[in-house]
Amino acid sequence: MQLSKQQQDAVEHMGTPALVVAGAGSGKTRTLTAKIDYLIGRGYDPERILAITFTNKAAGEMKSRLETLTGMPAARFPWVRTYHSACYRILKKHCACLGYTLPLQIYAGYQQQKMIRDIILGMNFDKKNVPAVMAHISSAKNSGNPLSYFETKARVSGIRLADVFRTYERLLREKNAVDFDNILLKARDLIRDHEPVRREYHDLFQYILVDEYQDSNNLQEELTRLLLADGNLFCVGDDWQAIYGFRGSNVNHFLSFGETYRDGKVFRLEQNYRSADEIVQVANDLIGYNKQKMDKRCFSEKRGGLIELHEFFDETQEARWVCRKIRTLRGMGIPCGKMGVLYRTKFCSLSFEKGFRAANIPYQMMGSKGFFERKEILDINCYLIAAAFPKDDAAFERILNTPKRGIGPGTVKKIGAVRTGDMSLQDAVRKVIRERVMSAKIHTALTGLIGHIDDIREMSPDTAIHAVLSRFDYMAHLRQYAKSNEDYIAREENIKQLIYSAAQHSSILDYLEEATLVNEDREDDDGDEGTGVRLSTIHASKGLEYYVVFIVGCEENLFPHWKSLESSAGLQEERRLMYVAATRAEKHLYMSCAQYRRGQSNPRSRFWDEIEEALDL
Ligand SMILES: Nc1ncnc2c1ncn2[C@@H]1O[C@H](COP(=O)(O)OP(=O)(O)OP(=O)(O)O)[C@@H](O)[C@H]1O
Repeated sequence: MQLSKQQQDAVEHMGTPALVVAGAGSGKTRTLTAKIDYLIGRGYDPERILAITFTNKAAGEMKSRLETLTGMPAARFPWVRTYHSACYRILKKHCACLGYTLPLQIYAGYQQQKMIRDIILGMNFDKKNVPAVMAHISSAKNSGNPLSYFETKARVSGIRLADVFRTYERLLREKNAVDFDNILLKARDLIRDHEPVRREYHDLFQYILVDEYQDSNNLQEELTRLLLADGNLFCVGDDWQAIYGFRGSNVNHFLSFGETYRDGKVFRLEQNYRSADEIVQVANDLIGYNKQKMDKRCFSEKRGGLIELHEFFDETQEARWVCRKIRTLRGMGIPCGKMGVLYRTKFCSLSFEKGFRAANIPYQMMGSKGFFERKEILDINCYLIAAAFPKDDAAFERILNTPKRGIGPGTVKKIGAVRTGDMSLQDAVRKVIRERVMSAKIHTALTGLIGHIDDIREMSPDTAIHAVLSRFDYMAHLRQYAKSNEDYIAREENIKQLIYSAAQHSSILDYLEEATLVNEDREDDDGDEGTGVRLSTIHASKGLEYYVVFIVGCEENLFPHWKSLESSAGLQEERRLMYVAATRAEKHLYMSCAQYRRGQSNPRSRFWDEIEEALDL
């Protein structure tokens, strides 16, 4: 496939920073990989090119495209990574500068949540505040300056955020651990405050490329600038598709690229290779209602797009109609896997799941619980974490009585009581074993557990997992836990997959590092090989395409979401979300709304009216 003239111009531009303002379906990933190939052709070293992707999955896909394009193995592109993965690599190498030692542990959501919960309970507040406090601490870190963030947002339900933050940071430090946000924050401190480190990366990176640039947050933008030694910067993105403002992304970096990089050049990719022009024009008109945006005139040479709007009494009728339409489309030879049902919030999926089951339509849910957050995977990984990181209390507490070995909350409390200073729970268990202060039954259970943990420490990760399964009779525990035989089989499949991916690593530390970083791909799907209709939130559908798209639940308060109605920025982000949804469609776009959903009545979405206007209905 030839690059278009616009793509080629962007690829061949050298000497100053470049921003590629790319419309939906305009081939931005293609352009980015072509740029790397072009650089290599001009003598740049692939091992010295930093290419930032938005997810780990996207990094993997980019590497395999590069393999095809350049004929070089993926291992020659060690710096095609997410910000988190690149920064963790830098942080590990220089962790002594910040007072950390190796191995430096990453605390994922599970451990973080447990720590914050304990802190909040310790301050005598309700644990229902944990999610809100966690979200604020995360936003504070991603702003680049947590303390000034807490000056504007000081409390949640009476809890002083700065107090939780300080205790949490102290505990992380004691555990020699960082959470996801700290990976960026500490890497920023390191590169900003340690001149020799900064120089090392200025010398190393010959070129920096950033994909999905519209979704960078302040900290990521600062990191890019700190790592950049000269004008060799190539950013690609679409401000019309910026949909992560709610978690700290700041589209203004994209919009003010020309001011930040005075000698920067902006390229536009306006041809959409995915959707029919009828859909592209409607989407253009819709985004025209947003004030804050770069100008683009997107178009397509494909014709024959179909756009329809349908209103129903309630969500059941809406789902029935979608089922009937899907049947008709299947009858026309369009496979289910090429159809997507997209919605603003997760709860909307329920009526469709029910409808699809009743109508025998195969479907797949996307953006469901991440692989590494599933019970069986977390259980097994916590054994490996306990072996590799004895200070991790959250992981150790989880496995103390999973599978059940008679160690209830009372015993855990007793064990906790022998702790002194910053002694970990695992060390406390070792202490009670040495001092023989527990009943014979518990003493034996604890001795067995610690013995096995010590054994697996030096094993390869897949051997360690096999050991956990057999020594603790884990599958019997899982059989009891599973809700049905199908549920058990699905979990068993997950464990097989886990063993397979663990076998790709030689040490438990390497394996855990990848598992934790991959866990970051929160919105990612895990079913793109299947054949069913995709049921997905719009966020999780980003970057994907379907021949037929149904955007359901187009009602005020739901889409745009009521939480976003307070500010113009929030509303504009909702409109961009509608733009993302519409531009997933190649040929058919159906929008629907229900007068009553969950028994509540809401008027039609304002986006509906805007699209109706564009269609001149
Ligand atoms: N020069 C080209 N000629 C023909 N087809 C192209 C060209 N460039 C890209 N395409 C095709 O256009 C489609 C969209 O490309 P891609 O997925 O890279 O777009 P994108 O810009 O990342 O889209 P979005 O942002 O909407 O997710 C792909 O099927 C790709 O193969």
